[in-house]
Amino acid sequence: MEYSPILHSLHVVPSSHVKNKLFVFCIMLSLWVYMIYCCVGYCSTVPILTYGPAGGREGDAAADHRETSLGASRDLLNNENDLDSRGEEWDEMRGEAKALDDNAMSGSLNESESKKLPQAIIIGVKKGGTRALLEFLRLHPDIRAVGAEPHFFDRNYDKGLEWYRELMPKSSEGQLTMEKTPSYYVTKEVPARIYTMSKDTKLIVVVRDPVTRAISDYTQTRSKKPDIPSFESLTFKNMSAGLIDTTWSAVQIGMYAKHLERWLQHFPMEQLLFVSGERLISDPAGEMARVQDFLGLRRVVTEKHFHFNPAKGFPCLKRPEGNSKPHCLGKTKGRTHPNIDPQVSNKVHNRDAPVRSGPRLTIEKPVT
Ligand SMILES: Nc1ncnc2c1ncn2[C@@H]1O[C@H](COP(=O)(O)OS(=O)(=O)O)[C@@H](OP(=O)(O)O)[C@H]1O
Repeated sequence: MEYSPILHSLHVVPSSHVKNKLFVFCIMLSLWVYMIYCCVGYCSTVPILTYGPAGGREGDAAADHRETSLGASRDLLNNENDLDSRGEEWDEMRGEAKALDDNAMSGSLNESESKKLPQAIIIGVKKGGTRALLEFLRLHPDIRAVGAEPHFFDRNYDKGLEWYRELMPKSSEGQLTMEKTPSYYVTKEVPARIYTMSKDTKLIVVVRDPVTRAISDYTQTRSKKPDIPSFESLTFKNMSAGLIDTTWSAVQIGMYAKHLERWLQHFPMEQLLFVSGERLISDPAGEMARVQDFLGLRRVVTEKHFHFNPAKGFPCLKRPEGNSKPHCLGKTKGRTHPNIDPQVSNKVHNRDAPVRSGPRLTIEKPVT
């Protein structure tokens, strides 16, 4: 038994019981004090935005606008390097992170901005150079693009247009909203669905030599599953007869003209722009001039924004002003391809009738 001054006039109780009660009492008291403290607004962890006339909000928006998306792109490219090591899902994850950035940023920006459905979409093709093109376009102040691949028109269509719109970054009146999902170009249902959203949607396709594209696709798969069969054995049903397995997706995707037929059932050719994946590497500024013209934008992204990195073998992005280090796409872009017997490549290049019978798609050779 112990003496308790508080309970002196009442009882004499076992000390452990008193201690327990005191402990509970103290906790409740602390909680009450904390709640009162919160009620008067001192415990908020969220910064409170200043909306006053001299406050930073409009200023911040203007600053963001001046910065255009270069700053965001720089971060994005850094993220890309970080996330690269996580494998090919990287693209979407990095994009999602960026999308969140965009949304979060725009949430604290100009209230005249709103989320809009894209007016232009990079619809393909996988491994064509779609990420590079999107990142190049994001340098343009009149473009707001979602970094993630939304896969709305192929995988998420049942979620509805409002879901899709929500994914987009906020944009102001003069800005174009864009996204890229390379699988759209080869997915049967997509042309009609995009047409239903807006028949005026501008469509961009980055194409690349179909055999190199197939090898790139194969290289990506092999990076995740090193035990897959050789490129040659996947390509041919019967190698000596030169019979190609056109059901293999790596081959299928490269049958550009066949897929184009479906798009032309809904859109006029003028609404599609074919960008050369090769020229995007050898002459990014020239190819970007074509893209900006097609989108009806000022030619803001020019040679000043590119720096060819000989070690990487690709153009990287740089700020025209200042001496900051150029930012390159991550390791999953520009992988080393396996050596493929030139005879095999030739056989695939000269492949079968279905491609030949479709509309011809001529991609000019890069000017050297
Ligand atoms: N500037 C720059 N930096 C790095 N890589 C570049 C660049 N421009 C085009 N490319 C080529 O882009 C190829 C990847 O294409 P995608 O971005 O369309 O791939 S994906 O479908 O999104 O996975 C990628 O293919 P691989 O070389 O086979 O990795 C690159 O050749």
